[in-house]
Formats: sequence, C-alpha cells, structure tokens
Amino acid sequence: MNKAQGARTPTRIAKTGPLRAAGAMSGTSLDGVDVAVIETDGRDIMSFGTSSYRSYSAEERRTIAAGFGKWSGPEVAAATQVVEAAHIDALGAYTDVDLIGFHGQTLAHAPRMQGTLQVGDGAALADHLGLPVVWDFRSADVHLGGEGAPLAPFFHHACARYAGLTGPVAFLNLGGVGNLTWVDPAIPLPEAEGALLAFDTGPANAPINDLMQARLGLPFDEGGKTASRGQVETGALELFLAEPYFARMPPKSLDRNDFDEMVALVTELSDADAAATLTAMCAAGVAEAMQHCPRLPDRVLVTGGGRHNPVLMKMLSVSLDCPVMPIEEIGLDGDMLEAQAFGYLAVRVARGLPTSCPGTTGVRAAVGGGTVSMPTEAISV
Ligand SMILES: Nc1ncnc2c1ncn2[C@@H]1O[C@H](COP(=O)(O)OP(=O)(O)OP(=O)(O)O)[C@@H](O)[C@H]1O
Ligand SMILES: CC(=O)N[C@H]1[C@@H]2OC[C@@H](O2)[C@@H](O)[C@@H]1O[C@H](C)C(=O)O
Repeated sequence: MNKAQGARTPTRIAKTGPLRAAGAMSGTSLDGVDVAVIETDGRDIMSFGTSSYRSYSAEERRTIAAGFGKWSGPEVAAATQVVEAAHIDALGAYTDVDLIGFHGQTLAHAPRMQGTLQVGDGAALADHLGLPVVWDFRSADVHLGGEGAPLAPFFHHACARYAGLTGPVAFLNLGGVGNLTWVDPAIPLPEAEGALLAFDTGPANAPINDLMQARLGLPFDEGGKTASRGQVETGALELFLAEPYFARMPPKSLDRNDFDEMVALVTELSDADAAATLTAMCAAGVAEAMQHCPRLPDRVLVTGGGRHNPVLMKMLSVSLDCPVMPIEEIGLDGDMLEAQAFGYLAVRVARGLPTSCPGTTGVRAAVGGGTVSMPTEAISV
C-alpha cells in the first residue's frame, strides 16, 4: 500500500538498519501538536530522542473544532490549513531525522460507514520540510475491514519489550478518548495471535473538557479540582454504562463525539457534581474494558493527559483489580507516547512491516497502513 512519490535528492530511508524518525501527533483533545524523536529498526526501540509541544491558539482550536464530525466542505478545508501550518511550525526544527511520521488530525471516524478522516496533506509537508513523510496511517486498515484505530498497540508491544517486561501488562491512554492495549511481551511478534488486544475504552477527557469550557470557560479540570469537590450521580453513571458499546466485544473504536449525549446526563447537576460524574464515567468505561482482557494484566500503565488528574487516577485504582500507575513507572514519557508511536509506525511503514492486525483493529489480516511521500526533488538511495 505504500506509495513513494517523486524522487531526486538522496534520502536515507532505503538503507538498512535503524532510522531516526520524528513522530507528530495532534490528538482529539485539541491542545496542540506533540513531536518526539525515536530511533528504531521498526521492530525494537533503540532510543528515544528530543521532544517538543506546539500548542494551538484559541483561534486555531476553534477552526479545527468546527471541522469535527465533518467529511468535507469549507470547515474541513479551513481545519486542514491550520493543521498543516501548525505541523510545519512544530516540525521545522527537526532537520536531523531520516523521516517524519505525521498522524494529522482526526476530524471524523466512522470506520463501518464513511471511513476515517485525518486531515493534513503529508505530501505537502514533505515538500515543506524536505524530508520523507509517512502519513494516512488509518485508511488501509479501514479498507480491509479494520477499525483503523487504535494504532499505537504495535508500539506498546515494543515499549513493553524495551522496558524488559515479561508478564502481561495494559497500556491505558487517557486523551480525549480512552484506549487500552493489553500486551503479552512474551509473544515476540506483535502481529502474532495472542500478543495484543486493543480497543477504545470510551470517552476520557473530551466530555470533561467540553463541560469545563461551556460552564467555566476553562480548557480542562486541572488536577481534577472541580471534580474533587463534587459527588458522583450514580443514576447518570448507570445510564452511561447501559450504552451497548461497553458490552460489545473488541476490537472497537470511537469517534471523539460518539458519546456527546453524556453531557445531557449531567446538565442538571452542579459544576462540581457534573465534573465528578463525567470523571467517574471515564473510569467506569475503563473498568468495563478490563473485563475484555484475555487475562488480568500485572499492572495498568497510564499514559496521556488523564494521568495528571489525581481524581481520575484514584477512581481507577479503586475500580480496577490490578495496580494502576503512570507510565513513568517504567521510564517512559506519558506526554509523548503517541508522538513516539507515530515515529515508530513510520519506520515500520518504511520497512514494509505491518502496523495493525486482527487483535488491534479487527482487520482481516496483519496490514501495513500509511503512505510514504518523498519531497519533490528527492531520491531514495
Ligand atoms: N494537570 C491536568 N489535570 C487534569 N487533566 C489534565 C491535566 N493535564 C492534561 N489533562 C487532560 O488531558 C488532556 C490532554 O490529553 P492528551 O494530550 O493525552 O490528549 P490527546 O492526545 O489530544 O487525545 P487522544 O489520545 O484522544 O488523541 C487535556 O485536554 C486535559 O483534559
Ligand atoms: C480515529 C482516531 O484518531 N482515534 C484516536 C483517538 O484518540 C485516542 C483513541 O481515539 C485512539 O483510538 C486513536 O488514537 C491513538 C493514538 C491510536 O490510534 O492508538
């Protein structure tokens, strides 16, 4: 599925051995663009490099958010422009890497219907940056019957091996949406049956952010301060858990706004009770998700912004049957894991290795997604 475009100046991706990739991720919570360098041969992680964060301005955030849930039209075009410009800005300093892994920004995701849409043109980025860019990671998987998400699991498998873990472990990413990867690092190939099971757990920070913005004009519930003053409304929580999504067998994935009606469940509540209830919903979705794991993991390693929320972390510790801790416990950077994941996946694509398999997205067979765009005037050597 990989397409290499235009080829004149030397690049290093055709050489054998490890490559240095800068992965760039713009997640569903729309805070900004994370960039992180990773050195890998596409299988093992050799080392992690520098990272940086380029936040979106309020205006940029509004423009991108106006494109959420849309597949085409002026809002999508405007969001695309903002995403491309922000990535050119964020990636400009990364001149010493072999390639870029560019996720883009998901605006809409309905894998069994219209498909999945990540905006930002990787070919244009390749020309601007003068580097090969791997992008459009999700469509090939969707075309082959997969969910197109989550895609970080192959990287999680490599992380578990890098950290020297031997027993089953779960990676829990709490961004706008939550996703969980159950990994058995004792099975050395991520695409081998039984090595991975992954899926989205439910909404995570997105509804909390939306509530904080609408009611208090704040981007998120810093430190869980608002939730810590409230009581969980158990009736609303029960209605939430009655959603058929939770009983559905994985693999399964979500769009950012799939649970929008949840906000209606807390409309009548005080700010603090509403925040506490939405936070409890995130934790309860994860507790439901744990029922789908093949075996109880030794521990749940939390990554993404949600691990900075002590109220959420406490709720998870109380409701899960195994220890819950931030991923920093195994020496990884929970703020950069997704950016590192797309750097890692970019190298897998460049090396012709698969990026998803039946256990991670439900795709029919292991598949390598992603398009490779070479800068115009570039040549592979
Ligand atoms: N100190 C904090 N206290 C509470 N919540 C926080 C804190 N820091 C970050 N968050 C939450 O984490 C969110 C950002 O998480 P993250 O960067 O992992 O999301 P993302 O990568 O955009 O999302 P996704 O993984 O769904 O694509 C913020 O929008 C906020 O809700
Ligand atoms: C369609 C899409 O962009 N999905 C994201 C989103 O954000 C979290 C969750 O939903 C996850 O499924 C995925 O991102 C991570 C990085 C992934 O693909 O592994």
